[in-house]
Amino acid sequence: MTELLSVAQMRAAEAEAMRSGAATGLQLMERAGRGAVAAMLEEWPDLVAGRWRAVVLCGPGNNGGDGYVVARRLADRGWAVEVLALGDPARLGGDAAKMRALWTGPVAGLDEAGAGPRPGLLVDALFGTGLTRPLPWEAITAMRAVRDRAAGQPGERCRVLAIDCPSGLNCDTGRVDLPPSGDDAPEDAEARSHSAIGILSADLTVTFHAPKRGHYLEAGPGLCQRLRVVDIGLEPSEAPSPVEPPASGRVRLVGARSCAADLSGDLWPGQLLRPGAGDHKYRRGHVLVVSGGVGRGGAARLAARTALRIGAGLVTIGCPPAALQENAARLDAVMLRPLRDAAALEALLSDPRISGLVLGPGAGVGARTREMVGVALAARRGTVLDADALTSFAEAPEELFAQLHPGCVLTPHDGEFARLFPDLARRDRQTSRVDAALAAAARAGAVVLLKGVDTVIASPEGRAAVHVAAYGRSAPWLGTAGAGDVLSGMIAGLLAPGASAPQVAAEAAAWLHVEAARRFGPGLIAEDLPEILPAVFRDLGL
Ligand SMILES: NC(=O)C1=CN([C@@H]2O[C@H](COP(=O)(O)OP(=O)(O)OC[C@H]3O[C@@H](n4cnc5c(N)ncnc54)[C@H](OP(=O)(O)O)[C@@H]3O)[C@@H](O)[C@H]2O)[C@@H](O)CC1
Ligand SMILES: [K+]
Repeated sequence: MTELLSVAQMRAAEAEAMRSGAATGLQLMERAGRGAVAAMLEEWPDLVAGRWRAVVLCGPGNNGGDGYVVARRLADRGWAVEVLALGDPARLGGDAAKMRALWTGPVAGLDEAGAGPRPGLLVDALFGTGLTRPLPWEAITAMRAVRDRAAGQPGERCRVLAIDCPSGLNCDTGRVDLPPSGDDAPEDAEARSHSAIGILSADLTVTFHAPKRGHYLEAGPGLCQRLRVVDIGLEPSEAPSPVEPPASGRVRLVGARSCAADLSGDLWPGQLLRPGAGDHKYRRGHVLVVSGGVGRGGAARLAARTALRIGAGLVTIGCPPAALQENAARLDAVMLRPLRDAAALEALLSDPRISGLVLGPGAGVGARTREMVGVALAARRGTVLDADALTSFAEAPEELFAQLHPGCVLTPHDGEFARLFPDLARRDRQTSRVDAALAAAARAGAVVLLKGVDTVIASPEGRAAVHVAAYGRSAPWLGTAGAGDVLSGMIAGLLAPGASAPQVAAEAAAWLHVEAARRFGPGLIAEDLPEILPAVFRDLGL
């Protein structure tokens, strides 16, 4: 399974290689530049033959050093290469200065970026993992000027290769730190950001050793577009297990295909889903979904049907007596029980076979939901709290936190997260979604699944995983009413048999949710998600 490194972890891996004598910094830089060219040519085989023109923009640090290697390697292939440097290249230090010295062609300033014929390739080697301040506006202006050389000309547009990351991307957070203004910047901040992101986006990003968190979080996937990882001979870290929660301080990328090698054919998340020989319905868990009142039962029905589809042995909806008739008309395999109030829930939970709970979808915001949540948490079953079960505690989140236990999973979207953790939602420039979710999980004492295109799953013990619906796994049609209710049902259905840690159940659910949406495709509505699960399971070889 893939690990997402922080910038500090990457630096430590590099430092260790140099300390142990495995490689010098110069060797690593040469491998990085050579690897970037090789990956680029693999990506665009039409560039292998012929003499193309490249513009290489080199920055003031080691990312610029990689750029000088790329320039030399392309020139060695017979390409026409223009190198433009940000700042005075004579002030480069260390390995970057040595690579600059090995580049025998001219080096111009960024202000010349607009002059010259249309290039086939723009190489962005301005800033990599070391950018700690806002990107200088002249970097954006230069990128635009090179792109504009192709404007109005026939033929293919200029392709953009980003070295390590598109310049400006914070490799820990996935956000872009833009300069406040610039001579030719749009006045309006949003327009400025939109226009800058468009200019900075790459067609291909080549990073080294391992992907970084920022490649997968927030604006990262949109900026990188396609991501390739090149081996530069650093010691690989031990692959995290896909079925155990990841180790503290390490962030794993949730993905089924990447587990194939780890499990000799027994694909994750298949092994969480396959019933054992001789299993009966009670061994596969009993999920209770607490429903809202009359006319508000759809969300609970979606969660319930999904819990059943994903493998829970039994599923019951508990609803206010007035809503029994409407629910009865819509349910078959899902059972139905009246649930007038918190006392009735307490009575129902005296059945120890109820092993999984979902509260929140369509529940309504207020005291009744708060009381129900209190009773549910006191029963200490695998519990998923979503939507109204979270918002009901917006005024006093600490009341909720005091009752949570390690068997719980909270599934907020960004808005719900901000209601429960307002301070953590206001992130400073160095704090990522992963950091925020980890801090929230530690405070809550429960697993937090922070929903988004970049979903983060974090546990109170400091374990984190990221699932990203991008890079060939995008599922834009998942943004549809009821999709979140389905996710709650998935987690509860996976938790109910009691065999999976809440963190692992949440990770598997995040993956299956997107997989189901992708299997169905455009036109998806929430009802389709549980119905397509059998096809997803067949694809997993179950
Ligand atoms: N780690 C590894 O294993 C390997 C790393 N490799 C490569 O090294 C890259 C990391 O290199 P890096 O650390 O030198 O940082 P980088 O991204 O070039 O930028 C920092 C420079 O920019 C400057 N600067 C910052 N902000 C600025 C601003 N607003 N305006 C102007 N200047 C600004 C900053 O100056 P300072 O803050 O020190 O004053 C510093 O000089 C990495 O992404 C990869 O490509 C590979 O060679 C292979 C192995
Ligand atoms: K770059």
